[in-house]
Amino acid sequence: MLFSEDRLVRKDASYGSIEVICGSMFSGKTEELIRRMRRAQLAKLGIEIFKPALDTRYQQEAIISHDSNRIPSTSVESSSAILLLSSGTKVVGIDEAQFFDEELPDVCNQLANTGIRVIVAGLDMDFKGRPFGPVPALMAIAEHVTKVHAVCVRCGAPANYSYRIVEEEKRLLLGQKESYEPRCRACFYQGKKI
Ligand SMILES: Nc1ncnc2c1ncn2[C@@H]1O[C@H](COP(=O)(O)OP(=O)(O)O)[C@@H](O)[C@H]1O
Ligand SMILES: Cc1cn([C@H]2C[C@H](O)[C@@H](COP(=O)(O)O)O2)c(=O)[nH]c1=O
Ligand SMILES: [Zn+2]
Repeated sequence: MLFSEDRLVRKDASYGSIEVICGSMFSGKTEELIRRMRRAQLAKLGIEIFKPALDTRYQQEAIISHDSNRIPSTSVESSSAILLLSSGTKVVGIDEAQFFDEELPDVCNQLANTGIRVIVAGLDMDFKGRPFGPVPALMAIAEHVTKVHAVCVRCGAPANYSYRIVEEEKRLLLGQKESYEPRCRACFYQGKKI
């Protein structure tokens, strides 16, 4: 079921809210973020979208989905910059949240407490199936959490893991299909044993 903005009706407009879109790679996080941000634009609300500067996969000034869907964004070095750049904005979008520092939940709370709707997309687990960066903490403080699923490339079941298919142990490894496969639980853990 699609996330519906109808759930966002608020009694106190001086407070905003936090939404988290999480899941594995290829699960549609960026597309869902773009969809929600475009609807906010259509409603003529001021929007800003941020991503971490270290994500150099695509252009610095846009977030781009695996299907080449895109929307302009600003790259920032740290979560504190988001606070500085969000004044006068009604809806703030943040992509690749897993790469931000541990201050991101506090930054999102501060934005939401000044009336901003904050929509955050990111990986909930790394390639080892461990909680990733500030995303689990954001899920805890969010009003709405949407977990999206890719299709397991091995068996076609819903996939919630990002399986790394190249030999690299460090956590940060930017990449797409040449380095990762979305897999279901069974295919992820069977793959790990081989
Ligand atoms: N195995 C897969 N399962 C689901 N979507 C896939 C898969 N492989 C490629 N895709 C494509 O990826 C798109 C989602 O891309 P994107 O929103 O960038 O995902 P995410 O941000 O979660 O990595 C899908 O609409 C689909 O076209
Ligand atoms: C699992 C995992 C992923 N990454 C990197 C790989 C990609 O550059 C991004 C995820 O992008 P997407 O929009 O969700 O497809 O994260 C990583 O560095 N480490 C990992 O464990
Ligand atoms: Zn599978």
